[in-house]
Amino acid sequence: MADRLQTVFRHLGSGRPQQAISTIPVSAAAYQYSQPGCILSDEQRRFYDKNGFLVIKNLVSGDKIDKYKERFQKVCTGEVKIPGVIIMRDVAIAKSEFVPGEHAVTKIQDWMLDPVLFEYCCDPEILKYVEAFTGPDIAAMHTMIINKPPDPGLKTSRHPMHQDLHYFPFRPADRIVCSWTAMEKVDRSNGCLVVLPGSHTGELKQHDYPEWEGGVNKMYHGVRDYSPDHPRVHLEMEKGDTVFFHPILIHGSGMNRTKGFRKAISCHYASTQCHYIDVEGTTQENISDETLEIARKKFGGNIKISFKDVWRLRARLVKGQPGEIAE
Ligand SMILES: CCCCCCCCCCCCCCCCCCCC(=O)SCCNC(=O)CCNC(=O)[C@H](O)C(C)(C)COP(=O)(O)OP(=O)(O)OC[C@H]1O[C@@H](n2cnc3c(N)ncnc32)[C@H](O)[C@@H]1OP(=O)(O)O
Ligand SMILES: Nc1ncnc2c1ncn2[C@@H]1O[C@H](COP(=O)(O)OP(=O)(O)OP(=O)(O)O)[C@@H](O)[C@H]1O
Ligand SMILES: O=C(O)CCC(=O)C(=O)O
Ligand SMILES: [Fe+2]
Ligand SMILES: [Mg+2]
Repeated sequence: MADRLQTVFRHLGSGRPQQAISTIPVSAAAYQYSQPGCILSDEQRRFYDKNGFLVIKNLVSGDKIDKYKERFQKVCTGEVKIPGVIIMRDVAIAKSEFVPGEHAVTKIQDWMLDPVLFEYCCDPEILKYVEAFTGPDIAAMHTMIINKPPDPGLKTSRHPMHQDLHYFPFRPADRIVCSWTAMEKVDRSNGCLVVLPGSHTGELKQHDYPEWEGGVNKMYHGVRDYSPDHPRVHLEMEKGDTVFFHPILIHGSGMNRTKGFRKAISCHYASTQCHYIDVEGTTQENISDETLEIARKKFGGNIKISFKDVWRLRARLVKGQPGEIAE
């Protein structure tokens, strides 16, 4: 459809589709991946449709980020305790000596019950962009602060190329989006995000642990086959810059060659009108099994819980009406 319209515009001799769109009543289906009437300009909608991501510069203020950073440090030292939070250490650090505070921590997840950090997920500046992808009824599904450590020399600080949808038992994919905000300058030296533009138009692929000699962090599955010739874009970002990306976009991050801990805060959102799916017999069965194993370790072997339940329990409504995936 989009291609056909582009052809029409070329015939009209405009050469600038956004002008043509404002003067001709083009159907809303011109863009597949964002909502009609949303905050995005035509140029931004076209960019996201084509590439599967969109960077908004300076979206989150330095003050807010400093507040989240301070809170993160208190969670790492144990001064602040959040019910249900997962504090994860880098596999290489976890298997070596004891390291105190945030220097041992590679990420904290599931902090939706912390009022300070959860302000990030409810930030209206972020939600107005999220709504462009999910529509008006929005649930926060997954929360993370990633504290990529200086690489201990084993390349374990890398995050293999993956599609976030691999972890999600809900659909449709086009109504899910990740918001990822740099908490400081991120570039190639400290392991910025790397994306394969346009890969969001493909299928969800088989994921497994990569065969990395130095070890791989728990649940860091990677796409088994992606074309090494596909163009890569390194997303170098300043503090407060935020990237929104599609859950089928193939992305990862390189190793951190600096002495600092590279920090980012993120939330995955979905429309509450999404529905849960059964992943049995699909490529997602491996991550479902692994997740349930962790849940049983946490809550005891006898707990009867499904992959959907794990997600349903963590989902939080942030705007609009509740629905099947978040009440
Ligand atoms: C309401 C129900 C909640 C139920 C819990 C369900 C949680 C899982 C949901 C996950 C969903 C993920 C969704 C992601 C969506 C977006 C896409 C994101 C892509 C990713 O980020 S994938 C990575 C996500 N990773 C995780 O979620 C891992 C979660 N981490 C943990 O569960 C624990 O931190 C871990 C790794 C099990 C360690 O447990 P912990 O108790 O903290 O550590 P111990 O010191 O006791 O060590 C135990 C054992 O584990 C080894 N270990 C430690 N750290 C790591 C590591 N980073 N990687 C690998 N192995 C690790 C440690 O050495 C010990 O091993 P032994 O052999 O010595 O026993
Ligand atoms: N040999 C590899 N096998 C699988 N994935 C890799 C490999 N090397 C890098 N990656 C993944 O590709 C992504 C980006 O890699 P990239 O090459 O940008 O990072 P890097 O090798 O750490 O640093 P550099 O920017 O210097 O190349 C990361 O997700 C990383 O985990
Ligand atoms: O911040 C990073 O290194 C990437 C994190 C990521 O892609 C994820 O956790 O899904
Ligand atoms: Fe990811
Ligand atoms: Mg490289």
